[in-house]
Amino acid sequence: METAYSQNSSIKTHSLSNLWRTAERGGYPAALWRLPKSSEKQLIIDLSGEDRRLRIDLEELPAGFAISPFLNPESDQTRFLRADLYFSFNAEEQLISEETASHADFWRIQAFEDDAEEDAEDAVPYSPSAPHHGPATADEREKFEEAVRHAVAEMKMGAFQKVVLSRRKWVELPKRFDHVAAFNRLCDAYPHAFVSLVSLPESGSVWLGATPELLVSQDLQGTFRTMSLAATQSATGTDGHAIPLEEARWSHKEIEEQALVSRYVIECFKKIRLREYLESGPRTVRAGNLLHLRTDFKVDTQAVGFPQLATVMLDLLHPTSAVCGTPKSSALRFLEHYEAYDRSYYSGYLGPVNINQETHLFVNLRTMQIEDDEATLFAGAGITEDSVAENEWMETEMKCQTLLSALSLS
Ligand SMILES: C=C(O[C@@H]1C=C(C(=O)O)C=C[C@H]1O)C(=O)O
Repeated sequence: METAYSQNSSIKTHSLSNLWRTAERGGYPAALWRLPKSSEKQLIIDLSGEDRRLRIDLEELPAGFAISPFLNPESDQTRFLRADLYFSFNAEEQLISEETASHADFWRIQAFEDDAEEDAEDAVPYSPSAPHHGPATADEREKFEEAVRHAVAEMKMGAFQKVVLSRRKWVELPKRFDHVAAFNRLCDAYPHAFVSLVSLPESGSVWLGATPELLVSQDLQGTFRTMSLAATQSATGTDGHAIPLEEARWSHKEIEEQALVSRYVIECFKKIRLREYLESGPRTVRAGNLLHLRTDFKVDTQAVGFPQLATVMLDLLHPTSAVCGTPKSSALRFLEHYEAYDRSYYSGYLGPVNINQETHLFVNLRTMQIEDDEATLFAGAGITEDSVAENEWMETEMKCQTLLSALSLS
């Protein structure tokens, strides 16, 4: 479904930071994002006051932004932010376009405008004092490595083939950490990532991330895309120089780990008897301080007469073998027992839905949850029977560095 918009000139004068601050202070859910290889920054604000959890049906939903938790077994727990207000900015943060959904409540728009007016006069400068973060305790590291060893032992007995184990890392943020400034720094540091900032007042948290992994997208031409992304190594060699992509070498374990994800994607296509997909890769790609192996999949949904493909594939794909494991049910059981914490939105998916008639949903990786002055970072590593526990821990440390170094928090 398309959302009807009308122009509204009175909100125009506010800056991106001002709009964001008004949304956060006023408790309006909001999402700000920048698509890979684009310079456009897009912002939506939900004025409805409703905490919508639903199943994504791209044919039905109005324009908005979706964020799904990792655990979403019936696919009906996806948090949906409606785009009552939509703003788009260029790289210099000049407003390119600004729209108000026709269903948005007039009085709520007025109230938001009044708040924005007040906030503009009350801007608080960013104070970049040093952050604190303790090193991970030996206990956390031991617990993670122990879980890896259990996984390896179970896989050697044939219980499953792959499981993605994750952990958290806590960082104290500088006082008055400026969320939009941090978002902008991630945009500059990672031009190929999907960078996003999502404010969820109902949980008192803000999610900030720069993910390299697309889950599903459907563009204006009807092209559906997904990818299999797995296997990780540092993008810099021991001499400190960037490794040229064509010189990256991958072990048998890493090639197999990524192949499992590709097979999983192909199995999903098989379930719906779709053979007309184009597959390219695997190839080495850079994601900030890391290299991964990636295979791209593409379908012309118009040519195959399957306009609802993205909706169907979203249900089938999530959670993929890149964030959960193979087979899915055994991996989930293992995670429940050995990971034993709530991943919340980490390794779920997020992105714009039906914005300018396009949908781009990404896997929520290289991400942190901000609550007041504390950030929780999340990182996982794909474990196969050839995994070495210490190396997997180091991999999660490197994944945390993607955000920490770009935000000068390490
Ligand atoms: C699970 C994460 O990343 C995923 C796991 C990877 C791996 O196991 O090598 C690589 C890329 C992602 O698909 C993460 O970043 O937290």
